[in-house]
Amino acid sequence: MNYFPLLMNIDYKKVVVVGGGHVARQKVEALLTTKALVTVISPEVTETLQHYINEGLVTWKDKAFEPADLDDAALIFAVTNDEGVNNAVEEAAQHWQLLSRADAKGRVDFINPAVVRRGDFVVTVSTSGASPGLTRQVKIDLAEQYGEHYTQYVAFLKEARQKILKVFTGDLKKQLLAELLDPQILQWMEQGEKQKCEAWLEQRIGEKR
Ligand SMILES: C[C@@]1(CC(=O)O)C2=NC(=C\c3[nH]c(c(CCC(=O)O)c3CC(=O)O)Cc3[nH]c(c(CC(=O)O)c3CCC(=O)O)/C=C3\N/C(=C\2)[C@@H](CCC(=O)O)[C@]3(C)CC(=O)O)/[C@H]1CCC(=O)O
Ligand SMILES: NC(=O)c1ccc[n+]([C@@H]2O[C@H](COP(=O)([O-])OP(=O)(O)OC[C@H]3O[C@@H](n4cnc5c(N)ncnc54)[C@H](O)[C@@H]3O)[C@@H](O)[C@H]2O)c1
Repeated sequence: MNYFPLLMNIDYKKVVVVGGGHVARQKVEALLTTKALVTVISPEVTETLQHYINEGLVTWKDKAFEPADLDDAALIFAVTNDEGVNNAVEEAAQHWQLLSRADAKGRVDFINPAVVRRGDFVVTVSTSGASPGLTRQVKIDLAEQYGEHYTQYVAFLKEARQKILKVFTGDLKKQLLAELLDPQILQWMEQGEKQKCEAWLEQRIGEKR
């Protein structure tokens, strides 16, 4: 299957997770990085999910699944350990609601990639469902390759790019945007020398103005 990769804005959209086990926890944790309105439907939940519920981060309906639980949901995760229940969720999902099944059976509107998140910098990995284990392995490699300093690095690139776009046009703009990706800047960021990056930018902007 050739899935279409995209990054979705799901802030303030209703998301329903049917099931309260370990896979539900994984999906909920991914959702908690957004402002989606998440409801978990399950007669029992893991300790970690209970903690998110207590914190008010997630709504819990302490019950077995019923079709009305899907009302107004934009995204649906069928992640119970019971194929019959996952089938019932699929049956109840309207065609406009996007459905993901953790058992990878039946209707699959989307699957979940592994994610390495460093602020605005996001790397996603998938094997299109072929080998979730390999997906996880590659994610671990990428997390090492793109360390925590990428959060600051990409924040700096964003700010610098905005400054450049305000002041320059045409070839000068192109040239400065390309220079911004000089490996020296990444290295300074990795060494915690943010001031050097900022000084470099001010100097380059001053020279070209
Ligand atoms: C990426 C990640 C994100 C997430 O879960 O949100 C994710 N699986 C992760 C890990 C993982 N999952 C499994 C193992 C054990 C090793 C193994 O079985 O190989 C490990 C590894 C581990 O945990 O170490 C078991 C498993 N997974 C699926 C089935 C059903 C089946 O294939 O039949 C079974 C068998 C269940 C059983 O035995 O009954 C199905 C799916 N899992 C997907 C995503 C989608 C395709 C991803 C892709 O394109 O590769 C898809 C199709 C649907 C979906 O869930 O969206 C997350 C990364 C964790 C991380 O980030 O560290
Ligand atoms: N996609 C993945 O990454 C991945 C990984 C491992 C397993 N799986 C699949 O996901 C399934 C769930 O795995 P798990 O480890 O979370 O299982 P689990 O046993 O920890 O949790 C299952 C949950 O389903 C809930 N449930 C059962 N019947 C229900 C109903 N009628 N209504 C609402 N909730 C109900 C239970 O209360 C429980 O919270 C597995 O059976 C397997 O098919 C997927």
